[in-house]
Amino acid sequence: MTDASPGFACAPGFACAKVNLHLHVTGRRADGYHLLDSLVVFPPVGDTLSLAPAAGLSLAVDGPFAPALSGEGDNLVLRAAARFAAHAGRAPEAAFRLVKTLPVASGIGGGSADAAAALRLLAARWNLPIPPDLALALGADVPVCLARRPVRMSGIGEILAPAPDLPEFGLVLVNPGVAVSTPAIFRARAGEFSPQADLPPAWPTAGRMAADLARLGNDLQTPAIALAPVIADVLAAIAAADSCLLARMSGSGATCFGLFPDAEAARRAAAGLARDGWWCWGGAGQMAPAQG
Ligand SMILES: C[C@@](CO)(OP(=O)(O)O)[C@H](O)COP(=O)(O)OP(=O)(O)OC[C@H]1O[C@@H](n2ccc(N)nc2=O)[C@H](O)[C@@H]1O
Ligand SMILES: Nc1ncnc2c1ncn2[C@@H]1O[C@H](COP(=O)(O)OP(=O)(O)O)[C@@H](O)[C@H]1O
Repeated sequence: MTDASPGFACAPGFACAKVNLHLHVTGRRADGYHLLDSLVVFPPVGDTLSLAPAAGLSLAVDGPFAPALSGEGDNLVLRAAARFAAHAGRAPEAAFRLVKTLPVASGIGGGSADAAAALRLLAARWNLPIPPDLALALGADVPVCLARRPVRMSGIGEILAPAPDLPEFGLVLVNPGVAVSTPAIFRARAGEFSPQADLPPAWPTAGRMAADLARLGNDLQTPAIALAPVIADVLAAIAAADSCLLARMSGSGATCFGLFPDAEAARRAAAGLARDGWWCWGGAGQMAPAQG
């Protein structure tokens, strides 16, 4: 699988993967939602959403993970479009086409990224701002997926602060083909809450970044392994890859990531990790900045 080109990666319909480099559960609200602290990055791999004028609202899905969404009557793209149209007082007239490249229910925010892409496409067409509350109501990960740049995320996902300046680094993503339910993983989490992480303003190298991140964790990883033990195999395989600096699960799983010194090392590692039923990708840790 190839990286999205820099120009394409900045297109409003590009719904790139979200990776939680650390994920601390710091508390729980009265409504059951959890307070989080996470450093989130967006590598150049993702779904692509496009939009054509139409009389009604529709969605056609293709791509390698389209079958996983075939029974999905309430796709997040349609939900996002319907809610934005209602908010804007417009008819939801749009024929969406989604190329589903990211595994579904996998801890890298594919559905949230698709919803964010739908909002961006409609905002551009209608020349309207996207209301932050509308984004959050679609899912706790939708605000960060709208941002699509490295950020420090807190609250339940709605508070976005600048990330440390990041060095060049590579990422490998591996999903073992097991869908994991986010609410089930939060319910299975046990133990104390974690503190907010202490992060420096910048990391000079991928090695220093990995060393600091290694002192943090993903509080959902242990409950996810209990529900899907294959995640431990994925983590061991990534950690054993040549020049891997850190292996950890993203979000509520089951996708795990490896941190590498650069994109080339990550690509090599991803090629070596391929197994039947495993989705593997390797490349740059973050998208190239917008050009021009
Ligand atoms: C865990 C994270 C970390 O980035 O990633 P994913 O595993 O989804 O990729 C996100 O917070 C997931 O965001 P998202 O998947 O949009 O969550 P939502 O649809 O809003 O919520 C699904 C369910 O997850 C739980 N939930 C979600 C977010 C949060 N801060 N606290 C929670 O307790 C709640 O049980 C909620 O009913
Ligand atoms: N466009 C979409 N892509 C992925 N999942 C979707 C989509 N629309 C609705 N969903 C639902 O959202 C759930 C969460 O999917 P996803 O965002 O891929 O995972 P995660 O929240 O673990 O990162 C899925 O179980 C699926 O039922």
